[in-house]
Amino acid sequence: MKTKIIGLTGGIGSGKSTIAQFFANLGVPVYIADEEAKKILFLPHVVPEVEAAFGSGVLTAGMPDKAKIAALVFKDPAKLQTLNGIIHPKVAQHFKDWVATHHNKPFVIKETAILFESGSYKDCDAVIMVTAPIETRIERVMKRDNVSREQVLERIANQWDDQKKADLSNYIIDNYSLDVAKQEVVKIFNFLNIIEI
Ligand SMILES: CC(C)(COP(=O)(O)OP(=O)(O)OC[C@H]1O[C@@H](n2cnc3c(N)ncnc32)[C@H](O)[C@@H]1O)[C@@H](O)C(=O)NCCC(=O)NCCS
Ligand SMILES: Nc1ncnc2c1ncn2[C@@H]1O[C@H](COP(=O)(O)OP(=O)(O)OP(=O)(O)O)[C@@H](O)[C@H]1O
Repeated sequence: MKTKIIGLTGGIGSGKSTIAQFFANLGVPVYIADEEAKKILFLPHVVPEVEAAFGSGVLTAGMPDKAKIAALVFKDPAKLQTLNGIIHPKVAQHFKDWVATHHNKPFVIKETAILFESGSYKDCDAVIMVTAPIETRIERVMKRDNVSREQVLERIANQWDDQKKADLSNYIIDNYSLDVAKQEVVKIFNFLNIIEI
């Protein structure tokens, strides 16, 4: 049987990583695209591409500086598109190779905030979306990352709104109570193990 690819998405601070961890605890292989993207950003052959695109001002001690890059790209959609153009194809190839290493599993999860925005939802067999009220999301991220409201809003401005994502999703997890969300994860896990998509 083909390993199903299940996208797990939701706007910044919705709780995707928290929900992804619940699936991982059930033995599901989880690919965390944010983490892999950042590893790729630091690869020796990628650093010169980043410098050529944005200048040496985004480097600190010769290596990409995430805060400097974030300050530049989330204010400027053209620059974000340039960064996405450097990183996303490499993440896509890396993900493909990773899936091949899990061919014995009924399904794997790809966690990314920008599953729809990047178009990678088209390669998924089903999509789970995590939601939470926008104010809750802003407060969670401000607290988690010690950043300003404006910095969170800049990232939100570069993401689709929840309604647009919900319209294209197969399952929606309302992440307010962690206990309720965990129960939803178990239900979806059981379902994905038995259905043919
Ligand atoms: C700009 C970078 C260096 C900032 O790093 P930082 O550690 O501050 O943020 P991190 O990568 O952990 O992302 C945190 C959240 O920001 C938002 N975000 C990140 N990248 C993007 C993007 N390209 N478009 C919209 N939102 C984004 C997401 O909600 C994400 O979950 C980094 O986000 C990056 O390299 N982004 C481009 C690659 C990418 O798209 N990564 C996301 C999934 S592939
Ligand atoms: N139901 C919840 N109740 C309270 N806090 C929560 C809940 N879910 C997640 N959190 C907390 O909110 C913060 C954001 O959650 P998480 O990191 O899982 O979000 P995310 O969607 O992966 O964010 P990002 O898009 O930035 O990667 C974390 O500090 C997490 O511990």
